[in-house]
Amino acid sequence: MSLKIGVPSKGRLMEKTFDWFGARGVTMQRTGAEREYSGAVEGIEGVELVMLSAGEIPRELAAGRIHLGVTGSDLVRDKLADWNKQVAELAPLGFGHADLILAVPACWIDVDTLDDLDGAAAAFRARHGFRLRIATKYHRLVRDFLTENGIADYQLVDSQGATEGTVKNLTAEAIADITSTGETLRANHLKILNDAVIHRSQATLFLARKADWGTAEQATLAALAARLGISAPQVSG
Ligand SMILES: Nc1ncnc2c1ncn2[C@@H]1O[C@H](COP(=O)(O)OP(=O)(O)OP(=O)(O)O)[C@@H](O)[C@H]1O
Ligand SMILES: O=P(O)(O)OC[C@H]1O[C@H](OP(=O)(O)OP(=O)(O)O)[C@H](O)[C@@H]1O
Repeated sequence: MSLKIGVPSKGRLMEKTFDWFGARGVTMQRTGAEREYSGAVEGIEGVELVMLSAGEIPRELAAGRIHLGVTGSDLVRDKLADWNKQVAELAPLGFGHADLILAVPACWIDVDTLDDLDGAAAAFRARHGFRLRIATKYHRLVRDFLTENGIADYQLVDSQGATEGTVKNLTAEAIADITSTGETLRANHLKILNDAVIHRSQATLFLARKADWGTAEQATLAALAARLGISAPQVSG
């Protein structure tokens, strides 16, 4: 049996993941035809590469179908209930940085904080007869954050992409999405609330607690962790 490691199958996260491991003597590369999602690992015995969408890696870890996985810390927290019971964070990788934030129209000059949003949400409901809509794909993280901050007068509307456009399109009043340069927010006339950074995300190496950790996989994990210069938690078969 080999230790399966899931990595993003395309884009910046894939390239930077390959670079991160390569710099530590573990060479990852895509194999096969240009569009074929298969890969190989060299430099360490017993490791199998599984190319996956970054968004699917949390679920594959939770199901134990892969032993290790690289994906954004935001995706693990959002997609898995009690994420730290299902996976362990082995190492932040120092790339793929993005902040999950709450933003409102820049023209809402009296709304700069969560407290302001709470007031605006109550006023909005009184005026319109329905709750202020926040568009996001990060349902669990946003709901938990708003609950922790005592904000209840809102509804989440699902947006799987182009979330900043929902305000202009009149399908939401506010948004919760990731930002890195801030350009998409500025271009869509939105501003971040001062105290509403919900999560600072980066690409992270995770371990699946419930994967099949036989003697061989445990030995491979120890060798890999030593090569990567990280400490691995005790796992049991
Ligand atoms: N500027 C950015 N835009 C989008 N994602 C970013 C950005 N910076 C970092 N990330 C991170 O990249 C991850 C998302 O990667 P990606 O878009 O490949 O995921 P995916 O859900 O698998 O995509 P797709 O649905 O297109 O296959 C998240 O963890 C996110 O925080
Ligand atoms: O702060 P910025 O540098 O402008 O980046 C943030 C944008 O990038 C992501 O979108 P992506 O391009 O992945 O498309 P999406 O809308 O389909 O998620 C994210 O959802 C924001 O819209």
